[in-house]
Amino acid sequence: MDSSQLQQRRGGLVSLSPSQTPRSSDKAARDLRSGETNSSSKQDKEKGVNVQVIVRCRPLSEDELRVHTPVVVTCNEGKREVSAIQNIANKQIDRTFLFDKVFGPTSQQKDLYDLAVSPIVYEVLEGYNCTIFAYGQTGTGKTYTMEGGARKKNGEFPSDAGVIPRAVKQIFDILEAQNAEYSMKVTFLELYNEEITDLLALEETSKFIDDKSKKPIALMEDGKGGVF
Ligand SMILES: Nc1ncnc2c1ncn2[C@@H]1O[C@H](COP(=O)(O)OP(=O)(O)OP(=O)(O)O)[C@@H](O)[C@H]1O
Repeated sequence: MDSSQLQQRRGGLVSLSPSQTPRSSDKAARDLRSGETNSSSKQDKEKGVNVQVIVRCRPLSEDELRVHTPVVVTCNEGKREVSAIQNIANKQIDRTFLFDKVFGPTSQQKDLYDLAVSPIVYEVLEGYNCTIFAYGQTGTGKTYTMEGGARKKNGEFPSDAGVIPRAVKQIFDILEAQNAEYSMKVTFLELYNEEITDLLALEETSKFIDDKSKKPIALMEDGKGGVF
């Protein structure tokens, strides 16, 4: 398969804390699915767009429980809906948002991975280009979802390992099972304040404690305005 045959497939994870209300400034923004049932996604399909938006809502933390933080977001995983309660001028307004998949506060790392990420990793191994990224307000669970809560203990894979270690494991497991000859290239970049830094650059590893010593990588623009 040559590169012109490769399709771009992308996925995005939105993290929500249960006390945070998703914003919808207009009616169109309320249906955020790329499923077949809405007309805008039909148009997207015709245009070859293939983006899934998945929401994960984290449970309240112990601190939030202690101070009785009100829960204003509820998830309906079966219907793939997130409902938000907003109080505007003493009026309670409930809004429901539709997504490709919804993972509620009791969802486990493995469930999210198996249902939302594993199929995409299979597509990568079939030659597709895929991207998974998490976005959301600070403290909503992006790091927990992507990296996970614990390191590998006694060689065992921790149950709260996130998307990244699980994806790496899945890729190696499949390649090993196929006895395939393969090479893997990994980059780990930090984009912060419009500066991009190679976090795996060998000469910098001993100096990570001091942010100022990190060497930024040059950002280039190609003839078509693409950044690389
Ligand atoms: N699904 C979850 N189950 C249990 N705890 C969670 C879950 N998601 C997040 N947490 C906990 O909530 C806290 C905040 O999560 P996290 O650090 O992942 O947020 P973040 O979105 O990466 O924040 P920031 O943008 O500030 O880096 C952490 O203590 C994390 O362990």
